[in-house]
Amino acid sequence: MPSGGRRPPAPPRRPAPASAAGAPARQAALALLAAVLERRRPLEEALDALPGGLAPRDRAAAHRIAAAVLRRAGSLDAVLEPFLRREPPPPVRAALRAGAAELLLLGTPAHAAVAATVGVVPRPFAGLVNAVLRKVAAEGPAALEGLDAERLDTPPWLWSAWHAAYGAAVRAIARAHRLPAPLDLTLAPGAAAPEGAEMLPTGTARLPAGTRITDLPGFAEGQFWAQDAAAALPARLLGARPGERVADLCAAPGGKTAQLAAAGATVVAVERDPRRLARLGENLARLKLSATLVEADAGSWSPPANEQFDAVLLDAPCTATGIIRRHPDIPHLKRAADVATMADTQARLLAHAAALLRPGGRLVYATCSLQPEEGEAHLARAAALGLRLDPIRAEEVPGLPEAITPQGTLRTRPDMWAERGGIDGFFAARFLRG
Ligand SMILES: C[S@@+](CC[C@H](N)C(=O)[O-])C[C@H]1O[C@@H](n2cnc3c(N)ncnc32)[C@H](O)[C@@H]1O
Repeated sequence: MPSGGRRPPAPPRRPAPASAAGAPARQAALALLAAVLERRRPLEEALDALPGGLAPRDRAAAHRIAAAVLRRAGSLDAVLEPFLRREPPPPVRAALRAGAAELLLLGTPAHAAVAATVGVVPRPFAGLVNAVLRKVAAEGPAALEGLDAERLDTPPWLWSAWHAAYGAAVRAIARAHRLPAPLDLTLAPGAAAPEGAEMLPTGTARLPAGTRITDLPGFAEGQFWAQDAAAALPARLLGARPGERVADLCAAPGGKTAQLAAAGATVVAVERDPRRLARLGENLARLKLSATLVEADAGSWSPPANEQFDAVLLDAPCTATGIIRRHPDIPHLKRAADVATMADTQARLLAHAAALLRPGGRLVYATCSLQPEEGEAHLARAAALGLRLDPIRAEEVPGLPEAITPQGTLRTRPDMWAERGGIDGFFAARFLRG
């Protein structure tokens, strides 16, 4: 299909409304919120920890409710504020937020949202929750309209940092975080896009948010893998060629490993976390691609015989503030101090990655963070390591000239491609070893 073309739209796959789910879904939503907000556990980990017997429909509804609360917690609290005389205990606050999210954001009919939420709070609070949510149902929509939602739903430290880095675009970035992201797919070589997909100019196939990848024909056969359009760019920019030896550092769950292997390179994928490495192996098996998998710290790993590579991809661990659309728990889990900690780790990994390259070899450094400390700030360190910036040209990233910086690095933001459904925030820079 020509780049930028569109297939006839398939009937939209709409998730069942939360109102169709029962008490187990609401209880599970509160368990997810407690895990993220009280114990600071990642939402995905909390989802994995839900009871195995929970019906898929209830699990999906719980996820939807929890995600809506996490995206809009500041706005929901502002709507609830006038109706609360004192701070309720955390589980009751969570239930009020979840009920308000159902009423104001998820379209659950008022009687169902109120009754279901009252049913999952401790009995002494049933009256309070009933009264407050009835008021939210009546007055909440107008109250929500009048709020400065972008600011309320963004932690102040992130707002200040993005304002310093991107100026007025901070508001559009915050707005992009309000909605779930589409499902983006990288296609295996020669594979056709699933029906209804929009082909983006960079080659990614895009389907509506809420589409379940495992439901798509071709999934089991390894025709594609999930990868945001921005996440697909760093491996393309590395330009791995058949037969080249490529090290993929910090590799799991393996979206970029798959791209490099599909390009015909001989790939060594290095990942520290054994469970994530196992997932990478499963993903490659489904895609019928192969790579050498190594469980190691990429900051100290030495390849056999101290081999040097034609190309290295370092997709470094980061604060992940560029992927809040897909992971709305991130603003609740990260703190300002994490940025410097991650930047130190990235500097250590970058120094080691540079040493793995043969003279003249290529290195792409990438992070899914919007914080300049985890992106642009590494350019000076790379120069000190003997890495020469190899500027990225606009034609390498079709349809996204605004993502190429004057220095020739890539900086995508979630407010870019707004009319197409947005794009994750990534930084990437390409270097040559002198
Ligand atoms: C941004 S994710 C990588 C995503 C992956 N490149 C992809 O495209 O699917 C970062 C990964 O780095 C791993 N990691 C973090 N620190 C590491 C280290 N020192 N050595 C190796 N892997 C590390 C994490 O476990 C995580 O899987």
